Amino acid sequence: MLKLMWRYTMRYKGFVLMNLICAMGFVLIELGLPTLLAQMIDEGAKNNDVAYVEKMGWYMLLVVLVGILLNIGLGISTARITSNITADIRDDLFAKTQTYSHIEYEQIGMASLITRVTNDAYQIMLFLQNILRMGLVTPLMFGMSLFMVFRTSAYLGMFVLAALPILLIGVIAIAKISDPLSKTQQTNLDKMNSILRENLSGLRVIRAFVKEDFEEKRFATVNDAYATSSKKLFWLMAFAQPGFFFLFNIVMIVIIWTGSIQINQGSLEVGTLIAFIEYIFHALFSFMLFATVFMLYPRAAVSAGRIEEALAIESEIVSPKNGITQTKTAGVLSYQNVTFAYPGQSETPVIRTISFTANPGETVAFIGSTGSGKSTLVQLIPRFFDVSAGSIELDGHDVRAYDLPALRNKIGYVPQKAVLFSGTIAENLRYGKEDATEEEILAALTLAQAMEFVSALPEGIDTQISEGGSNLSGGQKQRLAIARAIIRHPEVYIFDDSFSALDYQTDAKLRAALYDVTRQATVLIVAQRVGTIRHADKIIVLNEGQVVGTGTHEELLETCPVYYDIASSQLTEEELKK
Ligand SMILES: Nc1ncnc2c1ncn2[C@@H]1O[C@H](COP(=O)(O)OP(=O)(O)OP(=O)(O)O)[C@@H](O)[C@H]1O
Repeated sequence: MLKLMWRYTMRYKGFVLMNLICAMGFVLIELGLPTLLAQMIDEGAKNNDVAYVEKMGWYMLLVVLVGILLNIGLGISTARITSNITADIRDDLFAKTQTYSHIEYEQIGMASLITRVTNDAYQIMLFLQNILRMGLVTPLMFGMSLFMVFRTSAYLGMFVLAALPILLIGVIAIAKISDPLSKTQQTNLDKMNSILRENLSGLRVIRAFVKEDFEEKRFATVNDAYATSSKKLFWLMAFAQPGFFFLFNIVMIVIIWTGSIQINQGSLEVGTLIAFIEYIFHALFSFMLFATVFMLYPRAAVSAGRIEEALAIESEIVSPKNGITQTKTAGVLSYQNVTFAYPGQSETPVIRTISFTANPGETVAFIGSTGSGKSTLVQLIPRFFDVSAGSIELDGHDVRAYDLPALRNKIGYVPQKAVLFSGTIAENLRYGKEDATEEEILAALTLAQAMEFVSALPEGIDTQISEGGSNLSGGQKQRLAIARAIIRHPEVYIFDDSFSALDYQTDAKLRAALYDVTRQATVLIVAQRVGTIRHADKIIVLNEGQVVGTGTHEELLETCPVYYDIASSQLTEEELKK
């Protein structure tokens, strides 16, 4: 935890120095004041020396003003350091998550990642704020006050010393109790976020199945668990503070009592006792403030641990050093005995020893029952996952040898579930090609059969898309996702069941339009509908992760019973014979 904070804090050495200077100056001033006060009383007021009292009054005013300036400086440097560091941590975490492969996302969980970037970073900010504001001032103040206490009266100082071990034990006990509570609290926050995320994105399904009560109970369970751990933490604080003040007051009573006796006996001056009480107040109060900072430590440590964990994860899928960026051909694809199992499921590969080739200008289609491995198979090309055995070569090189962005830039991927981002339609298309002109955008939309509905929108390509594209229909989203892939003119197109939400007519029109733009490219189409792929140059039939047939539509009808079954369930007798 401290390592993480140190690393980030050291990025702002100038402000740290300012913080140190302000903190030290502030402490000196706070402790100088009681000395001036004591002198004012014992030498001025006692001897009725009004001029001396006045002079000391002006000194004190000056000192107070400098103290205020230093305090402001302390606040400013603290604010600058903490807000900068929190922003840095969030930036670094975000950048790190961008390097994760799907494996790491699944390992940590999306909700937990969100909590780490938001809440955990916030906890660090809270702690740092306290540390920078009080973490240095309080021990300094405590040490120096204690010194002044003993310098003023060693006898009275013994009473303060007696109270300290009790305070120390209390603080350690509180830290020990709050550590597991903080961990539970953060884990419960993760769960709460996860349920909330799932719930909000699945709202329509929840309503359709009248599961609101069920969901409310599910949310209430984790929310209650979170509240319980929070309550316990608050309870702890609720007891800690009055407990401290109780002890504080007892020490004060003992000192005032003993001090009064000493004044009576003439061995102590009134001003000295007042200064002494001020010193004790500073000593004990700074101890309590430091203890408060210390109490925040366990929770911040838990958060720091979670942030460190996320930052330390190295993605399994990384771009090699000096990866390939240039190739002689464009889009020559070859699968060689590819086997793939999802992480942690090595005994049950979902892809088994698959080999095939696809060349530029060719359309290769994949069909098979659900769960037969079609999507997984095509996701291995952009390295969303790496093969478990065998290899995939693109233009004569293993995909793992490519510079990762260069590899992915060769590919136009249209996912099964169209994903759009909040922003305008034009901005979404520029995801595919950053510098795309308006003409290029319009051309891509026309090809993707999206122009009709886009031009009917009041703001055309400048229409705002809501979060997740919720203001568009499934088919409209799919067409925009297709346009986004088309606009970059990739060497390899991957359409992962991307035509499923389109009606037959649009599907046919789209494929006809695509025929022209994809003439030079390699096209891979995953589909459920035979109609979508019957004109493909090569159809690969998958069953339980294995190839059970390869050929054209006509060939497969003759040779592949699995394909025949799929085709006969979708086509009429005449269509089958065509
Ligand atoms: N992230 C994952 N982790 C573990 N197993 C997975 C994951 N994604 C898919 N699978 C499993 O891999 C198998 C193949 O899934 P895949 O999505 O490739 O099939 P598919 O043929 O594309 O199916 P569909 O036509 O329904 O989209 C399935 O048994 C599925 O349960």
